[in-house]
Amino acid sequence: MLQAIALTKTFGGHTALHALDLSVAKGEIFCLLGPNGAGKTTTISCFLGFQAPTSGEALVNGIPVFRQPQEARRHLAYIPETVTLYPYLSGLENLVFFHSLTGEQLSPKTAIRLLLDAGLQESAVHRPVQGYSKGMRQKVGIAIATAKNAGALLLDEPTSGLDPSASNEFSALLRRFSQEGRAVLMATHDIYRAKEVATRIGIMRDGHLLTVMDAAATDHYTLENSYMEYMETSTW
Ligand SMILES: Nc1ncnc2c1ncn2[C@@H]1O[C@H](COP(=O)(O)OP(=O)(O)OP(=O)(O)O)[C@@H](O)[C@H]1O
Repeated sequence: MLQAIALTKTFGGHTALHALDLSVAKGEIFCLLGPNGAGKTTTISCFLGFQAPTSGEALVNGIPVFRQPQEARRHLAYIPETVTLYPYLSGLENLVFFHSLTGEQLSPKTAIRLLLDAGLQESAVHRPVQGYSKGMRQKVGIAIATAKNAGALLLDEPTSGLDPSASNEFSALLRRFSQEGRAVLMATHDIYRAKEVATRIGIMRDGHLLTVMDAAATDHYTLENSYMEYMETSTW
């Protein structure tokens, strides 16, 4: 569903991504771990078509993103670290508005169900989002992403700043997306969360994907140790 083929991105003289090869199949949750500047956001931006690759390709459902951005984006939903919403509109109004940008309309009944399914408390649905916590905004973002019914979900540090229980609820939603057969690619700094939710985990550093692990075949301790080892050794 998501495929990077020798994806390379250079900014001036700096190479942010070095010939990245990566694929995320339907039903997979692939977590990209890596320190600041590893290239996680650049990878996600190339899949979204926000960045033009210097060479190589990002494909969504076989569609080359940079040459056919509109077609590719139809298959994508995106949840950034901070979901930007209209503060004076309610969660419900934001969802209905953002969904209308896809060219389709949501009935209020469906929109409320999506918000409740995303974990927003019923009492918040009609309240202006300026009074929402970060976790509540993320839930509206999840509802917007779910409403789009896209085959692939891209997330850039979506749980940063969420409390443990909101993070845990978030993981449950990602599992639901995966059970529905969607491909999930998530950039995160949270080793614990990656181990909890991922099917595969990639460790990046300095624009290189250093290793890809099967999450079920590792434990937190081993994952953390191998992450630290990859941060300390140069393998290219
Ligand atoms: N628009 C840009 N112009 C110049 N350099 C950029 C740009 N975007 C990213 N970079 C550089 O590319 C490299 C990779 O950045 P990227 O944001 O992809 O890393 P990241 O793994 O997402 O880091 P973080 O965890 O801090 O979000 C960094 O060295 C960064 O400075």
